[in-house]
Amino acid sequence: MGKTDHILVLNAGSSSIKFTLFLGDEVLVEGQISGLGAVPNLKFNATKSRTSIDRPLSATEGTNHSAALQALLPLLDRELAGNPVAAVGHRVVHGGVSFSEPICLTPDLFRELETLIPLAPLHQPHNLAGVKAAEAAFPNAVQVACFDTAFHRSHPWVNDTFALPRSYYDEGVRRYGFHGLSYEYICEYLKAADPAAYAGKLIVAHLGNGASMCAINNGQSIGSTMGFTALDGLPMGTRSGQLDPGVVLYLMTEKGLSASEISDLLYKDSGLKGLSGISQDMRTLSQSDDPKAKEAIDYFVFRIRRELGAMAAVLHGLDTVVFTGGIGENSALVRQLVCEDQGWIGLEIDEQQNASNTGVISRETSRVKVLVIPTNEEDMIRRHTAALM
Ligand SMILES: Nc1ncnc2c1ncn2[C@@H]1O[C@H](COP(=O)(O)OP(=O)(O)O)[C@@H](O)[C@H]1O
Ligand SMILES: CC(=O)OP(=O)(O)O
Ligand SMILES: [Mg+2]
Repeated sequence: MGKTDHILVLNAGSSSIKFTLFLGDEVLVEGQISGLGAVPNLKFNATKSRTSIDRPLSATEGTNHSAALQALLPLLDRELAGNPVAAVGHRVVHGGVSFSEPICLTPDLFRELETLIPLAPLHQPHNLAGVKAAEAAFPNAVQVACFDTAFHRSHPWVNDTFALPRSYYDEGVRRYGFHGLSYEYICEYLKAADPAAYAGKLIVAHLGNGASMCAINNGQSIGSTMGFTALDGLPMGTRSGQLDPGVVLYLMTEKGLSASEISDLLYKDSGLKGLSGISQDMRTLSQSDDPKAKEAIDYFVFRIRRELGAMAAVLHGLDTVVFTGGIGENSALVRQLVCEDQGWIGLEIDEQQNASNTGVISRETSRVKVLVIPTNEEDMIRRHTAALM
């Protein structure tokens, strides 16, 4: 893959599609379709043609992920100006037991990934719909799948298993962990910018609409808060996070909820949205005077602080903490609440630096360095895609 090849990257989430068109490693177009299922909107920025679009999608354009991609494709075509797309790199959230590295997709591999849809219902169907749409639009391009689970495949067995009879582990009921492309990007970034932090004991908090944390030792994932599915661990915009499995049994046997009702409850109506009854969006909650909004933020912060201590324990120490993702990068309030009174672990943040949302936010006297680093899953996908070509 050379500097004159175009690579399109698609990162389809539960309610969004982030996209970047690269020429080699140069960004030609970047943007996102957000609010799918609610108030769909398109942001599209092309560097060379200086096209900048920020508009709501019509009801038809925003019906679902495939329709939204159809609205995007003519805009991309215009920027391509007749040049072919050599490859399309996709974020595919679940790679299951089989996939620990990026792959060039074939019909057989695609079918294997379809079997994982029940394990990532908010993501996998949209990831795979993106592949289908890209195949139709760019039939000569190689389609590459990059997995959110891959970065964690080397984590130790004690973090890979549940305490269920062994046969379940053998058939793939394991703790996979997600947001791996984001964690990998942060590690690669630190390797170049701060080699000591890369080589040390690191906790990364990826706090977005989906949220997880990862304990990393010398660039290797040791443990993630997410497990078999992207429901586990921290509470999220609409997902419950860690839950006593007895609650699920109670919902089934005593409340008579069906599997799909429980799935909707845990994936779509819980987390910040369920606790606050107001919104899944951290911006809205931070600006609200409603005590329920404050309680939802308190619960989010409490769980992050709990995991921070647990991860420092399994790492046998802590050198660096990184905040990333939409909330991690932009919410000084959440970072402040997570980091206050953490002197016992050697972590002190600087309030002014924290308010700037960039770089080192710990005090000079802090033994643990705390950083805000914007993640870039799209660039990680581009690098994997280019390497495979
Ligand atoms: N300035 C901000 N202050 C607080 N939260 C923010 C800010 N900007 C974005 N966020 C939050 O980031 C979250 C979305 O993060 P993002 O990483 O883009 O999500 P996704 O998981 O969809 O990729 C939302 O909860 C949003 O409210
Ligand atoms: C895996 C996951 O939760 O992804 P996202 O944060 O994009 O929803
Ligand atoms: Mg995300």
